[in-house]
Amino acid sequence: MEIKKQTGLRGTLTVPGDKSISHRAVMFGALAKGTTKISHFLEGADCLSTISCFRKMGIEIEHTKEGILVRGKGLHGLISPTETLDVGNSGTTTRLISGILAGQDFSSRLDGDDSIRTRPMNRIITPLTLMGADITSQKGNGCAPLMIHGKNLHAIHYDSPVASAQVKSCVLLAGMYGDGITSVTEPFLSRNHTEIMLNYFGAEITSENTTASIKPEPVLEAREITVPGDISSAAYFIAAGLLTPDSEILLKNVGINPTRAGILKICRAMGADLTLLNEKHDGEPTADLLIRTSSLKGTVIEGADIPTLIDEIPMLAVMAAFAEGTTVIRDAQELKVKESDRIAVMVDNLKRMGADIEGTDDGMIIHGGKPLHGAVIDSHLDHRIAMSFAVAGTICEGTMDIRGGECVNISYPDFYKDLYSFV
Ligand SMILES: O=C(O)C1=C[C@@H](OP(=O)(O)O)[C@@H](O)[C@H](O)C1
Ligand SMILES: C=C(OP(=O)(O)O)C(=O)O
Repeated sequence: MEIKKQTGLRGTLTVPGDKSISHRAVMFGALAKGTTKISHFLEGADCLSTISCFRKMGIEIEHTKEGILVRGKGLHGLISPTETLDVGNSGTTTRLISGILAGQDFSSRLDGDDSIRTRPMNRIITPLTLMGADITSQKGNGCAPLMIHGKNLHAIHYDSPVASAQVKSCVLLAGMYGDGITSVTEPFLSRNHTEIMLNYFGAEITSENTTASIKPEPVLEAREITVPGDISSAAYFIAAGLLTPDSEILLKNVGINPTRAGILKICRAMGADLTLLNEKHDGEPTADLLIRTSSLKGTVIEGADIPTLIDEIPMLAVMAAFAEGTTVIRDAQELKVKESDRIAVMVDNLKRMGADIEGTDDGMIIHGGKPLHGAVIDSHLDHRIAMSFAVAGTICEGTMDIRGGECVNISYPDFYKDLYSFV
């Protein structure tokens, strides 16, 4: 995929639906009674993996012009799959569905692509086993393929060592099949889409600081869901608008849930001209984002902010390379266990562009403002790496050649079309 420099980005864009929320809408819709309608669903490969898994467990899911219809069968309505559930490239599918499968009265096997087979699953195997689940990594390496034999589960309180919404959600979903109140405490608050949406479907979930608790055996009722625009996808256009001279971009209806919107805070700290318009605070909060060209300066990204922007760090690292001064990213060791090792891959690729960057154990140090040029970039088939360097390619001199650039289909199938949609 070859990317060339652009100037003067002007226009309006509606980014695709939020990936985290789209996954959850299908999963919870499948476990609810009645037909759930999901509009602005993300038709990316990861969310299609979630659909395919639930279809294999007897759930009818229909794509219509108005959105996705999920004909749910209730908490105990799934049927035993006759083949392996293919989770594709999706960590969210793997970890959330495992929580559901642990409490079923059937066995199932989960497997996915080469990347998913390297993602750590002990982080869910440990708490699920404490709940009485029978879940094993078939190769004994703590990764997929996973074999799950459904069991009666016990309620637990789990002190999670990582701030991970996938771990938290896995335990809360298993907790629906438990024998009492299940709760999870995490070191920092991670995205709370599961808590918000399960409550909307009728579950009783309470949240206090970094602890979320769920009552077992909720009766989930079908709902209508409009998925907000994905702030993780908006991130690429926020960066493009800020860094491309003479730009003004309006991004419509983007999710700004505070547990997800850390990029907005960091952009402001970097000196971004970014205005929120038309804010709505009903369920998942949304706003239109108005972005104008800005001169950016370095900042520090750390601590409780990290889970609120974890998937945006590749894009923020590129922004930091274009900004004046030094940016320090720390407490972000989770980047090493995403679709690629996002610390190593960002450092390698930014160096190829001429950036002054060093990797650390838990982040990166970037001395911005060096002249950057196009390069051959290895995406490692990681969608966030491909999109971050595509944006970099629209700003720097020379041609950017992104190897494996088609992997954007994981979370943003029309990404390149949208990137070239501004005149
Ligand atoms: O719950 C979710 O939908 C997600 C949680 C995050 O992962 P972790 O839970 O591993 O931090 C994030 O990186 C991922 O893209 C989606
Ligand atoms: C890490 C990501 O997704 P997942 O964990 O669902 O594969 C991501 O989309 O950046």
